[in-house]
Amino acid sequence: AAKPKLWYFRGRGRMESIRWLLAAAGVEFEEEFLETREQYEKLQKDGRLLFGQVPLVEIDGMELTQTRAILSYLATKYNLHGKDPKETGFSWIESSCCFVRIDMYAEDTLDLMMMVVVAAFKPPEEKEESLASVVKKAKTQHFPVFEKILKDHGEDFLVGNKFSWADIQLLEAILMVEELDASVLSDFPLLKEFKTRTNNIPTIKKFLQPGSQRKLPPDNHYVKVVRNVLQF
Ligand SMILES: CCCCC[C@H]1O[C@@H](O)C[C@@H]1SC[C@H](NC(=O)CC[C@H](N)C(=O)O)C(=O)NCC(=O)O
Repeated sequence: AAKPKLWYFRGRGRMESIRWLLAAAGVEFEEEFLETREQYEKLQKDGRLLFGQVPLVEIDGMELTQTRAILSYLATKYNLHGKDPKETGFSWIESSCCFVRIDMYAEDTLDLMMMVVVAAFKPPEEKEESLASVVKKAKTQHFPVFEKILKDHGEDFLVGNKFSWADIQLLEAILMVEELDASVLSDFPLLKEFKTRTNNIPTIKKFLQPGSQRKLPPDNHYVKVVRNVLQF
């Protein structure tokens, strides 16, 4: 089958969590980078952006947009969306306890990361304030919940003791916030252990090596290109 093809800017933005999920699943993917307004207008003219927006992912003969929908499709396709009812013999509703929790946790880490994505486009002083607020929210609102989840069930992974989309995205969010404040996990021993464990999963370890398709934090060039392409 053809490799999935990702259409986005050469930066993290909303596409980075999709790159993480594919990489963690060991799935090779291609990328088309939007550098000019013409590229974006051609995608629109060719009717490939349902709502006029990217991320766009070409996969299984479909042209998918909407980040969360894409992530959910990929998580299911690559068996990262909880225990398969066929595996467990549970009914759909019994196993829904798992994948809806995966969705909840993934939604939360995506909200946290989107604050960082949007901050890149703010003027310097506002940006600093926003990023400080991200660290504070991570420490007081988001990470304490995940620490408690790990504490309460004492398992290696967030849901059903099976590696899932939620684990991948929690690691991505931890690393992203650590880029802002390296001591952010100092009060979260279980998250520290979780980070070490998941960092060492072979496919993730490979994605964290230099030369992988993981993107760098947003810089002025990235912001300039996005503003130019989207004309905002
Ligand atoms: C102030 C924040 C600006 C962020 C702008 C973009 O840069 C990225 O880092 C984040 C976004 S991504 C680009 C943006 N896409 C979205 O907003 C997608 C939202 C959608 N719900 C999704 O989840 O995929 C875009 O195509 N806009 C064109 C336009 O709506 O007409």
